[in-house]
Amino acid sequence: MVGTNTTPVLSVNGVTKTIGRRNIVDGLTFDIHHGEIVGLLGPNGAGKTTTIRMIVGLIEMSRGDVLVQGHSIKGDFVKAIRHIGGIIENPEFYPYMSGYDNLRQYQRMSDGVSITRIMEIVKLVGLQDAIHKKVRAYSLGMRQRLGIAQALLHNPSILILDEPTNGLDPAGIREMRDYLKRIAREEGIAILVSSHLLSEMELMCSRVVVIQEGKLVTERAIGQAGENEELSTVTLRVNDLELAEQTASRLDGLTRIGSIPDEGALTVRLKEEDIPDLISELCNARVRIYRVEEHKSSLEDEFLKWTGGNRIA
Ligand SMILES: Nc1ncnc2c1ncn2[C@@H]1O[C@H](COP(=O)(O)OP(=O)(O)OP(=O)(O)O)[C@@H](O)[C@H]1O
Repeated sequence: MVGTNTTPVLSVNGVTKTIGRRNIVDGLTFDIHHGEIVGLLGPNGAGKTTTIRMIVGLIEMSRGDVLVQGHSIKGDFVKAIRHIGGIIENPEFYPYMSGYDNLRQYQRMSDGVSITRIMEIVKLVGLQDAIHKKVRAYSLGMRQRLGIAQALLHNPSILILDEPTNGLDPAGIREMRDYLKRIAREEGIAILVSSHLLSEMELMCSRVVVIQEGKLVTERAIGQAGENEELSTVTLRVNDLELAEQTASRLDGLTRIGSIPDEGALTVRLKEEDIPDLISELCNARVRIYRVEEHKSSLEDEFLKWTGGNRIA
């Protein structure tokens, strides 16, 4: 039986950035929960970096708000930012110092981080063998992982990374993916990661939020291979789309992919065994269902459809 949703770690509520007369980011709304890896996916120029910079308070939003563990980034910045670990631009390190000394240097600036915690994180990002080497001898992938270690030092609830695999070779990309999954699993923290590569997001994320021209195009679960196979994509044709959306949004384990108001169509993704629950909840809410269709198209096909044929990767 499907349950109710838990409180999100991050809530992006109607976030908008207007520059000149253009909305670079336009009313963006989505939530992220504990332990989830969520991809912010979109073609170049879609507004990913601008969105992330607003989430971490680097630039002001024109409208909307971001809540981190319930604290507003606008109204209560200090409390909100404490829960975020982020790498937005390339992390800067002292190249002539070891990775360990760089982390110690950073640790002195943040309260309450123990040496044990440093070593725990170093292990988590797989740098235990290189941590006493000078950073100038690190590969780009190792530097990125040192950046992630630094971002994790103050025990954040969410890690936010802007295109963390940029510039990495395929082996580095794979390593980064494995470490991020491990961090989400072992630390139980949420991760928001931006990318323009659908193929990469499919392998790393449990859910993707797709944006184009600053707007949310679709939000959907993709899951890891095994899990993905168990999920069904279903379109329901209903008489009252708003009521159907509200009812569906109360169900856990279900992702709304999109709606077409003119056709009264709501597309969701959920486990096959939960489809009867969804239908009975809709009936209880007095939504009339005309048709239930299952989709057989590939993820790539669906993205192309939702982004109007604009290829993401
Ligand atoms: N300060 C600014 N002034 C004017 N336009 C801007 C500014 N910052 C961003 N933009 C424009 O806003 C749009 C979104 O930019 P953004 O960098 O957020 O996109 P992105 O999805 O991160 O793209 P990429 O993957 O190429 O980095 C782009 O068209 C960009 O040119």
